[in-house]
Amino acid sequence: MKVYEKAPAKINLSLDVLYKRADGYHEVEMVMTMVDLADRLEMSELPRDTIIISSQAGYIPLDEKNLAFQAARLIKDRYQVKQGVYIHLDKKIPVAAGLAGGSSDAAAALRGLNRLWKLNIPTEELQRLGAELGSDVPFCVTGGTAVARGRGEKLEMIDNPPQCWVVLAKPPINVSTADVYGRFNAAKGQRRISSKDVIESIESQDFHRLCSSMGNMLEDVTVGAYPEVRQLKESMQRLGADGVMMSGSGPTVFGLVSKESKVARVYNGLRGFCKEVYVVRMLT
Ligand SMILES: C[C@@](CO)(OP(=O)(O)O)[C@H](O)COP(=O)(O)OP(=O)(O)OC[C@H]1O[C@@H](n2ccc(N)nc2=O)[C@H](O)[C@@H]1O
Ligand SMILES: Nc1ncnc2c1ncn2[C@@H]1O[C@H](COP(=O)(O)OP(=O)(O)O)[C@@H](O)[C@H]1O
Repeated sequence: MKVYEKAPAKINLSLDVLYKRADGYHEVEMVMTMVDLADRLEMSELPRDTIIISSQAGYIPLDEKNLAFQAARLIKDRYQVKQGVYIHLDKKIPVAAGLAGGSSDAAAALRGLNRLWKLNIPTEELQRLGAELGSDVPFCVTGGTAVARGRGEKLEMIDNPPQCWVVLAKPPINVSTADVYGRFNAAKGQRRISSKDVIESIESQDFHRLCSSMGNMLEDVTVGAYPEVRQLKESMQRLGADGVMMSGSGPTVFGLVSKESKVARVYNGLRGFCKEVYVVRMLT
């Protein structure tokens, strides 16, 4: 038997870092949603007690460092599953980009293996398992739009944002999330981000208020280390995107655009100097 799952990318519409906790993680408040750029997972039963990962992408680990492998091992251990699984990852989401590609693959593996092995694990339990794999995995289990608190695992589902185009541009650098949080200095008194404004703008489906209230406290850290992220932001703004921000720890920059007529201009303008540009929709 085989099962298939889609693993969409996420973007952060707000990312407020409140403080560094005693366990080394940062307490956050962020609004997250999914876009229709997705990896695809094909999971097939293996009679042997083994986990095999393959992918067309040459640049991700295929061993126990792969988050889909870790998801399979966790579920096998916790539910004493003796069968094995072969997971093929068709990667479309750029890696180490701030788009949660690995986390979404792990979440898709949890959902898919729950079906493949007929385990009937409730969604909340899949999310608890996901939290053992990474802070963004619980959100990726359900997707939708959510306010994430704690280190990212405490989720409150909210309405989807007003529909619009999303232009994603990833500069050719890889950013480590641990490194960005490590450089973040909560005491430095950065501009505070109001997730409340973002949440209210979504509740009232006010696209322009959403664009003006977005903010990401990790942006200054990544921009400080990689000036090309600022250049990309400025270019997107100049080309007419309505709201522009870095996603997560970066380096991907996204622009929200309400009018179809403007999307081509933003896309073509960016393609002149940035190889990885995608035009997607928010998942509703
Ligand atoms: C910044 C965000 C925003 O959505 O996304 P990405 O840029 O990774 O996509 C997340 O907070 C990333 O979540 P995730 O990528 O799952 O992080 P994890 O694997 O749990 O943690 C990687 C490292 O980041 C740091 N970390 C992560 C989350 C958090 N709330 N505080 C932290 O300090 C820790 O040093 C941890 O060792
Ligand atoms: N299935 C996977 N897809 C992508 N990256 C993975 C995967 N499993 C493990 N990784 C590793 O996780 C790290 C973060 O990747 P990713 O989740 O794409 O980034 P981000 O957390 O910035 O959104 C990378 O260094 C990559 O090698």
